Amino acid sequence: MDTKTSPLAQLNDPSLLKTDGLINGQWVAGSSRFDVHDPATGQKLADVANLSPQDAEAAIAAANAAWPAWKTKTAKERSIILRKWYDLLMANQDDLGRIMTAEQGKPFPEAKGEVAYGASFVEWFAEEAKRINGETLPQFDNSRRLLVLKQPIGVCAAITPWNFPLAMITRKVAPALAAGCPVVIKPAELTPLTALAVAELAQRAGIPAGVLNILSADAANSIAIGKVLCASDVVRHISFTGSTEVGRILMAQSAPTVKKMSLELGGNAPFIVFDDADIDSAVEGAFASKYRNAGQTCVCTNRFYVQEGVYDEFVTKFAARVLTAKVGNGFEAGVNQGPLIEEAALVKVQRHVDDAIAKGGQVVAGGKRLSSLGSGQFFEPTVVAGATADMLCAREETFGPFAPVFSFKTEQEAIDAANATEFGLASYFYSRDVGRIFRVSEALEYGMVGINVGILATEHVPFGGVKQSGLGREGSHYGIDDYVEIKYLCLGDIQK
Ligand SMILES: NC(=O)C1=CN([C@@H]2O[C@H](COP(=O)(O)OP(=O)(O)OC[C@H]3O[C@@H](n4cnc5c(N)ncnc54)[C@H](OP(=O)(O)O)[C@@H]3O)[C@@H](O)[C@H]2O)C=CC1
Ligand SMILES: O=C(O)CCCC(=O)O
Repeated sequence: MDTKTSPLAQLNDPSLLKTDGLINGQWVAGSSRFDVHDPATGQKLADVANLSPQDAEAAIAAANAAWPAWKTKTAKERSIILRKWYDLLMANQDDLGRIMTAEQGKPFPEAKGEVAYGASFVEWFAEEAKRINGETLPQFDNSRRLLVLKQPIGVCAAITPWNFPLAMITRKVAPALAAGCPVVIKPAELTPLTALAVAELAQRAGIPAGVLNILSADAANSIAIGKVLCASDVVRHISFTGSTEVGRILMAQSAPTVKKMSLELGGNAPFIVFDDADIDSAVEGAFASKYRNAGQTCVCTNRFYVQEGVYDEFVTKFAARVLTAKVGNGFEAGVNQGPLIEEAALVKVQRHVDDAIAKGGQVVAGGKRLSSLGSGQFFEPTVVAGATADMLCAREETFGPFAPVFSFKTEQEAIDAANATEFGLASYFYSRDVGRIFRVSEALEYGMVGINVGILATEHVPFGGVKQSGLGREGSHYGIDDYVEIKYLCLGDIQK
């Protein structure tokens, strides 16, 4: 790291910059290292421990050894530790945000927002730890009593993506810890520094050695570590956020050990604007939903469907709104769109835009790479009108700042187009008609529906998808379900 120019030179607490993995409470340097870069400048930020499959075995063993003591703490004891972790995350919001912007690229205010969002899962599950209630059931014979216990599932693994380097960890790890499970985390190669700083704060909060382990690794070692986590009989649950393709691999690899899985995979979110919508509100919602994190969010809108009667008005107002966006280094004041995570992401966005243009789409904003901003991976916020179903963007997740706008005539046509995908994570629509609101909400084959809003996630709602967008729900009181096993007790002879 160049200590003069690196954004990480300005941390209030430089000891949060951890570059080794964490196994059994010890920082582990690994036998090789990999570099982490700033996507806004290309500058090297740090070299990080490239942990191996053998390290993964050690982390699993450490977690398993730490499990008995962790699960026998009272719920309140675990809750107090989690609450302390939450307080430390919030007390270090600036530094965590700075590390995140440096390695991930999202604007600094948005990064600090993610710190608060990520910390909110720790706060929420610190409370939920105390509400993992069992049940008594009516007996079928008066000499018996029937009970249901909820017990921690065991060692859990969390494999997390680069787009939310903090929140995707806490959304998985906090319910696991609350339920009494130890965890092994495998963060993304591109954003390990945020994850390691979060682990350092977990240590400071008093999470015992072995209860939270973190395996930083490059892409090749990540694949090898993934195989170890899936093959292990000790690991009883894997939670993954990332591409559908990798989700399928992890599921297949986990079949021999019949693991429980929580999968939060790709989306292809539709955003429908009906004739009766408040168009100004729809434009704001569309902007927030599409360009948050430069479009690199699984719940970001991928396809806009606008009814004929308001199509021209929506496109004109939306393009004007998009042209107000300021693109640049996330540390620069006023910037609301940072760089894309890597060159391959730019190539994918350009491929989708070029394909749309070749098939008759009209560019009304943006359309190309922003090379005026130096070596960073910046793409203009883009809107293309006249989108059609044969375009790549109709079926593939772009994961970037490109908004194709399709038109439709009838409500049924919009519903059919929205559902014509193997994905089913988030969907959005704008309407002021109460009957339509219920009809369309019920007809959309999605795990989440935003009505007259463009952003819908928070810690106490169930986040997750249907179809090939995944399994399970994260956050909310449902979010703990995957981390407990249900045990039925049938107690007889009670009359004796
Ligand atoms: N649902 C979502 O939120 C996300 C969706 N995506 C989608 O996926 C596309 C590709 O992004 P990408 O980052 O490559 O997503 P991946 O699904 O490849 O990566 C997500 C996580 O899984 C790890 N991983 C990758 N392959 C394996 C494997 N075989 N075994 C175990 N772990 C593995 C990655 O490690 P490493 O980083 O070290 O390779 C990372 O930690 C994006 O363009 C987007 O469309 C991406 C991120 C999040
Ligand atoms: O892209 C993702 O998988 C993270 C979801 C962000 C959110 O919780 O809104």
